[in-house]
Amino acid sequence: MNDTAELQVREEHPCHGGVVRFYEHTSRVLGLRARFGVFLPPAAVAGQKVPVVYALAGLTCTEETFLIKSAALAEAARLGLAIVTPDTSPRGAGVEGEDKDWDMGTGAGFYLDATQAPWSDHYRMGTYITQELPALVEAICPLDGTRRGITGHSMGGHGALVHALRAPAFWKSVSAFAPIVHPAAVPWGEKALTAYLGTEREAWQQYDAVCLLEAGHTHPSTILVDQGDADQFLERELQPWHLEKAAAAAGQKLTLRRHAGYDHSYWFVQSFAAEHLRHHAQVLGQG
Ligand SMILES: N[C@@H](CCC(=O)N[C@@H](CSC=O)C(=O)NCC(=O)O)C(=O)O
Repeated sequence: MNDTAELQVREEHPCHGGVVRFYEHTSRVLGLRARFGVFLPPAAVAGQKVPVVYALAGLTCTEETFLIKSAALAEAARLGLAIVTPDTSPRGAGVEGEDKDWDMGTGAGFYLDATQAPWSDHYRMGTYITQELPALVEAICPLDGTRRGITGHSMGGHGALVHALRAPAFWKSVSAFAPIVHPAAVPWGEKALTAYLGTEREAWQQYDAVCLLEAGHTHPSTILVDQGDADQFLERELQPWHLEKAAAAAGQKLTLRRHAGYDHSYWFVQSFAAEHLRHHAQVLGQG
C-alpha cells in the first residue's frame, strides 16, 4: 500500500527537458519523515510511463548527491530513463551516537533492516528501498515498475548488488560504482553490521553480495561494475577481487572494469555514469 499522506514536494526544477523533484513524506517503515529525489525524463513529463533506475548513494550522502554530482541526467533524458534517489539512512532517529561517525548511523544505513536495539526501531532502509519507496513513487510518478533497475556508489553499490541478487525479478538490471562487495570482511562492514545486526555473522550474509553469490544467488543479467585503481578505499574497504572470484564460481555474468588513475569521488562516478545508464536502458529495453 502506498501512503501519500503528508507527501510534500520540497523542490522542483526543470532539467534537460524533464524535471527534478525532491519529496518528503512520512515513512511508516522508518517511523520518521524521509526524503527522496526523482528525475523524470521529457517522455514522463509528457505522461508516458518510463523505465526507472534507483540510484543508491554512499556514506555521508543524501537523496540529492547522485542527482547533482553524477552528471547523468542529460543521458537519462536522452534515454528516457527516470532516476529515483533515496536518502542513505533515517534522519533524526535519536539513536545515541548516530551522528558520531560518518561510517555508521546517520548517512550510513547500509540499505539493511537493523535487528539490534536501539537501531532496529528506525534503521530499516532495506524494506524502505525495496517496498515502501517503490510503492509510493511508482504510484505518484509515471514509472514502469516492470522495468526497474538499481545502481549505487560505494555503500550504495553494496545496496544495489545485495538487493538485485536477493530479488532479481524485482530489480531487472544492476550496476555499481566502486561498491563495497564483501562488507562482512572489511572494516566498514564489520563495524556497521555488528551494530545493526549483532555479532552472529550468519545474519550478515543476507546483506553481503559475495556471501549471496557463494550461497547460489545470481542475477539473470550482466552486472556492470566500475572501479578506479587509485581509489583510496580500494584495498581496505572495497576489494573487488572477492566479487570477481564469487561471480566466476557462481556463473554470474559480471563486467568488472578497472580504471587507471581514478579515485573514489564523484569525478569518477560521473566519468562512467552515462555508460551505466546505457547498460540499464539496454537490459530494460529502452533507449
Ligand atoms: N567524509 C569522509 C569521506 C566520505 C566519502 O568519501 N564518502 C563517499 C562514499 S564512501 C562509501 O560509501 C561519498 O560518496 N562522498 C560524497 C561525495 O560527494 O564525494 C572522509 O572524510 O574521508
